Amino acid sequence: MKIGLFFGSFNPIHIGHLAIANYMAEYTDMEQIWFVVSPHNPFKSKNSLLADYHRLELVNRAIERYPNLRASNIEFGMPQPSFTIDTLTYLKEKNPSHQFCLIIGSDNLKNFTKWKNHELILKNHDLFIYPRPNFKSEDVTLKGNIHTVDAPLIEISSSFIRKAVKEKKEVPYFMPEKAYNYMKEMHFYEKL
Ligand SMILES: Nc1ncnc2c1ncn2[C@@H]1O[C@H](COP(=O)(O)OP(=O)(O)OP(=O)(O)O)[C@@H](O)[C@H]1O
Ligand SMILES: O=C(O)c1ccc[n+]([C@@H]2O[C@H](COP(=O)([O-])O)[C@@H](O)[C@H]2O)c1
Repeated sequence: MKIGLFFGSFNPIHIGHLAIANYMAEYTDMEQIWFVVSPHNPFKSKNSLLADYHRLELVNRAIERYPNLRASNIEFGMPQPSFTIDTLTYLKEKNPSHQFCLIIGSDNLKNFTKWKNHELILKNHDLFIYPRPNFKSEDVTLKGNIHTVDAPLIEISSSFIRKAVKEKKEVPYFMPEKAYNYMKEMHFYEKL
């Protein structure tokens, strides 16, 4: 089976993430999209990062309605920070019959050549890039099977949601309803 791996901090998951996964599932030949919740992006500080299992729970609640979307906690038991090549190698070992592609937003392109063993990632996996406002894909020249999708831009980020919550704003339409309700119920991000 062809599976799109959507790695991320998901701190918290927002409707932009869902729209990207939805687009990839409908407009490419990926049969499933797996949200891989990363305990710790090597390039980000852990400040304001909610516990792994809370972020995973938010993802699980967000994708409940969609059968071709899955959440993965595979990186929880792996060394941190979370290097994508190590997870890809492990996933391939565990699922030899699946073909794994990588999905990223175009903001991640800028530093992609600094990712651990990025050439190996590109040698073994197709890379699908979802455009993000203010992050052009054209300037980057990577070698491999790179697919820049021509999809609607979405100007939403997890930082926006964290900031809104801290400022006591109500932003229910920026997250899937069940994930938003859980975030509010648990008082996530109010003091982070
Ligand atoms: N609005 C968006 N458009 C395109 N790609 C996005 C968008 N939001 C997130 N992504 C992509 O989704 C993946 C996971 O992103 P992440 O969980 O860090 O969300 P974020 O909104 O970028 O978070 P933060 O604001 O905390 O940096 C990354 O590959 C990122 O590039
Ligand atoms: O492997 C690397 O060197 C590497 C460097 C930077 C980011 N990543 C991964 O990229 C994913 C996207 O991160 P984020 O925080 O933008 O959601 C997340 O799974 C990180 O672990 C991976």
